Amino acid sequence: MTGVKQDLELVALTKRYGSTLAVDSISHHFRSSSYTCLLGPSGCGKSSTLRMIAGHETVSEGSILLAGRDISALPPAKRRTAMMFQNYALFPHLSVLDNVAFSLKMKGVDKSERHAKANEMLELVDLTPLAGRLPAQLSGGQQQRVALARALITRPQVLLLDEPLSALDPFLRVRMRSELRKLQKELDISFLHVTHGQDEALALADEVVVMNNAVIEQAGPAREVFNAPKTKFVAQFMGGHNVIALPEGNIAIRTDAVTTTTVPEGRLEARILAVEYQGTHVSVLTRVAGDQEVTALMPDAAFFANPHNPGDRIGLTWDTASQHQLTA
Ligand SMILES: Nc1ncnc2c1ncn2[C@@H]1O[C@H](COP(=O)(O)OP(=O)(O)OP(=O)(O)O)[C@@H](O)[C@H]1O
Repeated sequence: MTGVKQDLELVALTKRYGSTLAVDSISHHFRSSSYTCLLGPSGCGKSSTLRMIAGHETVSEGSILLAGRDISALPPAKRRTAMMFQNYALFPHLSVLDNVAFSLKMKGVDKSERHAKANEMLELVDLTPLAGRLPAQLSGGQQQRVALARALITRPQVLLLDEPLSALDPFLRVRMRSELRKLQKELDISFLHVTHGQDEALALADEVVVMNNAVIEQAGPAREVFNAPKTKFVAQFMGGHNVIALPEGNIAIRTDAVTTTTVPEGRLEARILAVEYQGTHVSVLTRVAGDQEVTALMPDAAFFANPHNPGDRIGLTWDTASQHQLTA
């Protein structure tokens, strides 16, 4: 595996369902051994993209290359990709061990070899003691690990994960996401993870690919996409930003980069609409000229050193070097 570039490349990839254009000619290069999150609102085409890569959906136009080879017409099992589904899709009547070994059985691998490989995978996901159980006898997090082991046993170059954490409670979700990240590093293969949660994407991804309306709106390292959104959609979807229409055009500025002044002498004059205490920070929601809402997220000590109340007229200011001009 090491040494050989296993990059995944999408070239003008398109998916139509009748008259619905679900994926509109997207092109992207996913580096090998990277963790990428495909992020976007419901219906933007994330799952269709993932399913085309996996081979569970036909490609309408364009191609999918893995390590330079066009895999778009190959059956799923021949692509060197594996998919982990949202609902895990485990066979209820098979033990954990047999669930994990299933794809090897389909390939005609003999019992002792497939059980040995399945045991290896169970060890990888810390499930060895539960090998004999049925899926119904496992917790949600354990079922998810079985699904992971079952996908990884095929030794894929790219693991495709469709909303893998959505069925878990919030506590387990945070724990499992660090396990996913650790596993990706250990295995040194690419993970391509679909999510509609920006927190999840920022926590996990080397690269974040933001989709909207069937196209890629912005892609880049997680910090870059968060800190320097290029469009209004990305700024609002990633959160933590104000989008403000100024005479020079629309800009994005992080809410924690905006500070308040007591008299309206800052960059913008504002009236406070609401003050929300959030523990470490205080969120000050204001309205500025043109009926626009702007939030200043201040460290609690800074706010309480000079507190404001709803109705107060204040100024808002920020370092212009922190603002980003938006292109759309
Ligand atoms: N099998 C199908 N037949 C017809 N239209 C479909 C089919 N699957 C998806 N679509 C449509 O294609 C578009 C993209 O769907 P897709 O499932 O790829 O989006 P998504 O971003 O994964 O959404 P979600 O986060 O809700 O899963 C949507 O308009 C959807 O209604």
